[in-house]
This record gives sequence, structure tokens and C-alpha cells, in this order.
Amino acid sequence: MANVSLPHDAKAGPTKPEVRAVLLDKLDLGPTDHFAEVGSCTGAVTIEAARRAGRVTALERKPNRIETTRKNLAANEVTADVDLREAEAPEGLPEDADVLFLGGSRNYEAVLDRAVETGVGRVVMNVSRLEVAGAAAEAFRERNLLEEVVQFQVSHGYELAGATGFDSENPVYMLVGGTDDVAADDRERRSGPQTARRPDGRGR
Ligand SMILES: C[S@@+](CC[C@H](N)C(=O)[O-])C[C@H]1O[C@@H](n2cnc3c(N)ncnc32)[C@H](O)[C@@H]1O
Repeated sequence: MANVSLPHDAKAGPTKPEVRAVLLDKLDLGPTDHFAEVGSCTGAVTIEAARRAGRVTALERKPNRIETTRKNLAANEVTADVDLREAEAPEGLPEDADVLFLGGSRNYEAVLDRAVETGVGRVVMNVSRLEVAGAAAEAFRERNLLEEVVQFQVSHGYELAGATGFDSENPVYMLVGGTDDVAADDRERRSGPQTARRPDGRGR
């Protein structure tokens, strides 16, 4: 993966590189895709998306953070047309997005409603708080958007008394779905269906 340079900081983010790697696999962006992002913040995801999609529309509600996105974007090489909007979604969302990423959770139900109305093919949301993850999974299900829930945690090794200890990052809940049946079929073929049950059939 090409490096992302983030010389400018924001109070939240950036989405960590390992999380971005999984996210990019789920977003499955191609050169004809219009990617929309809610909560661009440091721009780490915006930059990665702008190297893969044809167009990017990135929204951020906080003026200082959209400025951070802008500066970090300028410090990196990207190929897409990028439109940065200071807006609180669902305000400012484009009508013709193919892929939507919610990195920020404010108004997420209204954002998902808009995704359904405008027929966004793939929708992915990252959540770090347990209660928000549960409510958001329910909101995806109610709108018939949910295909997969992925939960993972990254730990980084560090030198500990001549051996290796680990520092753990917060777990991430990634909700993956969309309105695009073809894309869903493709993903299912590649990675198997969402398992509501454990392979041993015990359903936990
Ligand atoms: C966890 S940060 C996202 C980090 C980002 N992916 C990165 O790599 O820097 C969440 C961001 O979403 C923004 N946000 C939350 N809800 C939003 C909404 N409805 N519209 C626009 N921005 C939103 C917050 O201001 C915050 O900057």
C-alpha cells in the first residue's frame, strides 16, 4: 500500500493504516466509482480513496478539520477529482455516490436513509463505541443494508525486556452492506456469507 503522509493533525483520527487496509478491501473502489465520505477529519481515508476512485466527495462538519483534510490531501499524490465540503451529513451528500463511507456517526440514521433513497451501491460504517455499533447494526438491518459485520482489534508489538510485548488499539466494528445486489453477490463469493451462526451451528 502506498504511504499516506499526514503532516497536519486533528483531534480525532486518523483511521489507522491496518483498519484502512480492511476498509479499502470492503469499499472495493474502482476508477469509475464516485466515493462519498462522512467525516474526513485528517483525510487519511480520503487520500486512500482518491487514489482508487474516479471522484471523491468528502464531508466534514468541523471547519478546522476540513482544513486539515485539505492540507493533508495537498501533501499527497492522488488521481481522483476531490470535492471537499464543510457540511454535516446528510446535508451536502451527493445524489450520485456509488460508495459511501461513514467515518463519523452523527445523524447516521438520516445518512443511511439518504443512501437508500439515492441507491448507493456499497455502504461501510466504522464504529468504535459498542453501544453505537449495536444501534447502527440495527439501523443497517432495518433498511435492508446489512451484509456483514466485522470486528477486529490491532495490537502493535514493542520491545519488552529483550522480547515482544503488545500495545492494543481500541476494537473496531465495521458494518458493511449497501443496496447493490451484484456487489453483494461478488463479496459473498469472495469471502463467504455473513455467519449469523458459528460454523459448529451453535449460533453464538
Ligand atoms: C473518527 S473521525 C474520522 C477519522 C477519519 N476517517 C480520519 O482518518 O481522519 C470522525 C469525524 O467525523 C466528523 N463527523 C461526524 N458526523 C458527521 C456528519 N454527520 N457530517 C460530517 N462530519 C461528521 C467528526 O467531526 C469527525 O471529524
